[in-house]
Amino acid sequence: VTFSTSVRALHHQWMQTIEDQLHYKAVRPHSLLVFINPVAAIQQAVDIYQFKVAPLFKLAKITTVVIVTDYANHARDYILATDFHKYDGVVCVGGDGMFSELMQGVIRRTQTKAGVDLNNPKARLAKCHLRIGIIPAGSTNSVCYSTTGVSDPVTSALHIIVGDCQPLDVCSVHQRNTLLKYSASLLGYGFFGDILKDAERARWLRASRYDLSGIKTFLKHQLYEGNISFRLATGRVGSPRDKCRCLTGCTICSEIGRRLNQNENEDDNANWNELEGKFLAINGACISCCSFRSSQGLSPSGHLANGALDLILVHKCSKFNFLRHLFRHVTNNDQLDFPFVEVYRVREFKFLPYVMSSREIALKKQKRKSHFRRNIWRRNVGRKSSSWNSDGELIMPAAIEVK
Ligand SMILES: Nc1ncnc2c1ncn2[C@@H]1O[C@H](COP(=O)(O)OP(=O)(O)OP(=O)(O)O)[C@@H](O)[C@H]1O
Repeated sequence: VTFSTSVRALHHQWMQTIEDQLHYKAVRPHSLLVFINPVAAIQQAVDIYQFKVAPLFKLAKITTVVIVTDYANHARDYILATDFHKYDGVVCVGGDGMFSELMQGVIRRTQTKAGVDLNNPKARLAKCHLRIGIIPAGSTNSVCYSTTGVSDPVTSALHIIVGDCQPLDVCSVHQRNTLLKYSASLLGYGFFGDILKDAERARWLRASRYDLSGIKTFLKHQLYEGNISFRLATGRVGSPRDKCRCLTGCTICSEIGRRLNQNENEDDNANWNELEGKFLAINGACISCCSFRSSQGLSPSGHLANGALDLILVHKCSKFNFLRHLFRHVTNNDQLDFPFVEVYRVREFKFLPYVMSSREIALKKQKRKSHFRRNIWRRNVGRKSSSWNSDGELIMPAAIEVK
């Protein structure tokens, strides 16, 4: 909405009213550290910030320190090394990859300060108080779309200015006892992992690289074998088959937030479920993961902050059926309503691919003493593995633990 008037006094009155309202917003930021990714999407992030966002921050009297990144992980390293006393928050101007970079920095910094062992998958993480604002300027902007409902720099700037706050679920991805990444939106193995791997080789194609790689990956119709085990989220976390969409103020997320604040966690003793099979895709969605490509997202009823992840397993099926499943992501039909698609709302999951690297095969050969290990080794030989797509970044190890 744009207000306009030729009456000077009225203009002044509006400005005064807006300034007064902002003044009374106790939690609104006054000082921000802004990171701009100059290579995001079609390399317009600097212009988007300069022409659409900076004038609004100036009007709202927010002081900013702006850093245009020089290399990947520049922002993460900066956050890890900076004193944040003078900032009320950090802002990323870029896409999901850039948001993920800032998030890695903020979470790692908070845990290190709190003395939490990052590499321990069982460690309870300390709550992050530093806020991250997103100005969408990337190719997909799924986190921004899922949280604000649009991908619009001005809308996001206004949310930041008035101090809006939306908690977000994040999962930690470990391999054995090593932290690989934190993920806030999509963790995709198989189809989405392969698309990203292929698209990274053709970054020069900008946003259309995903379409081209999507078609190539679809035509390959590659199946991946493995074993997946997961612990279901119980309690009032909703179901992945609900027909509602989570928005700011969602009652389920508010209730879960209250319980987590009081350290009430009902699921610590829930049983593990296990299944194995041939999968076209294994997707973990922390949020709905919607974007301009798919307004429903991967998991339409996925919550923003219910402490759970929707695990979507796409089993072996014909190319035609897989196409039907994919096509429904861009329509309003239910893409989860197929016999070859299973979906669970989980607290954590583990994946073991039935394939091994040459180093692992050599190690297993040495250790091949028990009957169990011998069987696993036999099954693994010659099988292919994919990579994980974690918020648009590749994770190479296929065997992971997600919490
Ligand atoms: N100066 C830089 N040079 C090269 N890479 C950078 C630079 N700054 C940040 N990056 C990296 O670029 C990657 C992609 O950035 P970003 O997510 O902003 O854009 P995108 O990939 O076009 O959008 P999306 O992730 O929404 O599809 C991020 O992983 C980030 O770490």
